[in-house]
Amino acid sequence: KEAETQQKLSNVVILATGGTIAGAGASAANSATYQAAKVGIEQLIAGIPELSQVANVRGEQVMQIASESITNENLLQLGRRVAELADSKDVDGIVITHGTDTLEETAYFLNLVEKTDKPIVVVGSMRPGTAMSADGMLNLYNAVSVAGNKSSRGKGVLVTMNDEIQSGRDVSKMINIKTEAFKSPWGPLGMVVEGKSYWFRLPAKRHTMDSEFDIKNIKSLPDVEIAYGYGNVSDTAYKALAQSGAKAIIHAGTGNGSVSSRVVPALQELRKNGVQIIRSSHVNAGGFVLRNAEQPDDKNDWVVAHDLNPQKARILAMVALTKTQDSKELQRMFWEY
Ligand SMILES: NC(=O)CC[C@H](N)C(=O)O
Repeated sequence: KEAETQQKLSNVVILATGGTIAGAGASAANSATYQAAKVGIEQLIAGIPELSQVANVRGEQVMQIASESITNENLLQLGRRVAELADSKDVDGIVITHGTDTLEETAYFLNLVEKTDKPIVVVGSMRPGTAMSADGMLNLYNAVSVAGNKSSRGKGVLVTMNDEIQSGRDVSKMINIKTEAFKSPWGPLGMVVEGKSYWFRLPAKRHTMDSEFDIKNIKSLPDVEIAYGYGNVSDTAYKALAQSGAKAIIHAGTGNGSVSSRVVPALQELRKNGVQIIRSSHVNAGGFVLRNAEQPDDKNDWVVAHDLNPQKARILAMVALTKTQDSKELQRMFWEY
C-alpha cells in the first residue's frame, strides 16, 4: 500500500542555495541575529517528515551562500541545473531554497530562461529554523506541495512565502523584519493552505515556455549596473559604472523614474557612446514608468522598465542583451516580460 501511494506522488527535487531558510542562531530568541546558509538540505528535509506525504522529495546542495552574494555565474549555474532537472522524465517539479534578499531576482531570471512548464518554486524564510515561530518549515512544505501539484504547471516561476503563491516576476521583498515580507503590487496568484493550492489569477506576461530566452543558449551575462536617484544626486556613479564597462545602466529613479537635471546630460552622453539607459523607479510599493512621461525617451533613445523594479530590470536587461543591442527591441522586451 505504501509503495502504491509513493508511486502516485510527484517527484520533487529541492535545490538548496542557502539563505535564512538554512540559517541558525544561538538562541530561540534570535529571530534577526543569526548566521544564514548554515544548515544542509538533508537536515532541512529531515526536519519536515510531512513532506513525504505530498511528494517524493530529494535534495541537492547547489551552493551554500547568503543571497546578497549571488553572482551572475551562480545564477547561470543554478539555471542550468534547473533546466537539466526539468528535462528529466522522473522529475515533476523543482523547488529552490534561497536567501530572501535577492530571491526576487533569481525567481525572475528563471521565469525568463527556463523552457519548461513543470512547476518551479523559489522559497525562503524570514526567520532561521532555530528561532521561535520560524517560518521556513511551512514555507518549504508549501513550496513542495505547489511544485508537486499539476495545477501549478505553465504558470511561470512561483514563490511561496507566508501562505501566498506569488508570481516570481511580480513579487518583491517589501520589508525585512516581518514574515509577510513578500508582496506583489498586483497581488498574489493564489494561496496554499494545508498543502492544497487555491488559484485566483494567472500571470499575463511572457514566461518559461512562451519566452524567447533559453538558458541553454546563454553562455554569459553582460555587465548591467544600477544607480540610485535622490535629491542633489550627482552623475559620478553613472559615469563610473559606464567607465568600468557597464553595457546598460538601470536608473533606479525617483517617482515615475524621473531623472535629475544634474544627471540628464551625462545619461544622454552615455547613450551616444553606446550604453543603454533604462529608467525604472525605486518607489516602495511598486513603480510604474511610462515612455516619454517625465523624460523624452524617444529623443534620448532611452528605455523604460515599466513596472519592473530596478533589480528586476537588471535581470531582464542582462538576459535581453544576450539577444539584441537594439534599444527598440529592448523596449519591446520590457513591455512583454
Ligand atoms: N531572510 C533571508 O533569507 C536573508 C538572509 C540573507 N541576507 C540572504 O538573503 O540570504
